[in-house]
Amino acid sequence: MCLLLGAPGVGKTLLVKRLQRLCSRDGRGDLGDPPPTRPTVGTNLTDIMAPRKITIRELGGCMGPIWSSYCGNCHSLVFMMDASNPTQLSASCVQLLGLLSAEQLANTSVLILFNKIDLPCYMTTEEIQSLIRLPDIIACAKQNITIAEISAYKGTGLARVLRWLQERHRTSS
Ligand SMILES: Nc1nc2c(ncn2[C@@H]2O[C@H](COP(=O)(O)OP(=O)(O)OP(=O)(O)O)[C@@H](O)[C@H]2O)c(=O)[nH]1
Ligand SMILES: [Mg+2]
Repeated sequence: MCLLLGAPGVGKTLLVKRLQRLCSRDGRGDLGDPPPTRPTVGTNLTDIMAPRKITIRELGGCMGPIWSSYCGNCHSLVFMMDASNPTQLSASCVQLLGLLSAEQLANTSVLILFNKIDLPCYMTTEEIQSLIRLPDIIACAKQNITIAEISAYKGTGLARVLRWLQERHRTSS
């Protein structure tokens, strides 16, 4: 099980839909237009066949206060931030710190995604890293942390996300 978390509207549901599409097209054709999404109330469970089954559990951003009750039994954690929304970043950073210090997630591999890099006002990874002092966070964390910039909308970086998931879920779904 991969847990997918992030503030409301960062693009979690779109990412899952895009990964599903990426896995179902046999490496041919394009992703097509981005499908519509609605705010997730509660939790969304989606299986992607990559080709091994990987179950992704998205928790709606509005469920932030109770995310921790879903942290058990997950093999990997994908934490998304919206690189085009600087005002949301500090709150996201606090949430991330809470997750990294959760005992249940001590041995979980973590992928931090900066999404929406297709928008003209997006912040680069370097800018975000220095704003939230990510190198210090990574140095203090027990987890193995990977960072990537993506656009769930355009499809940029999604192949890398899929590879990360495949590597983490070689032996578990
Ligand atoms: N421009 C742009 N828009 C995006 C991107 N990813 C998601 N969006 C848009 O952002 C909005 C919110 O996306 P969702 O996937 O529903 O966000 P979410 O994180 O699942 O939100 P909650 O379920 O409320 O927590 C939608 O209008 C998406 O089309 C992206 O990479 N670029
Ligand atoms: Mg959602």
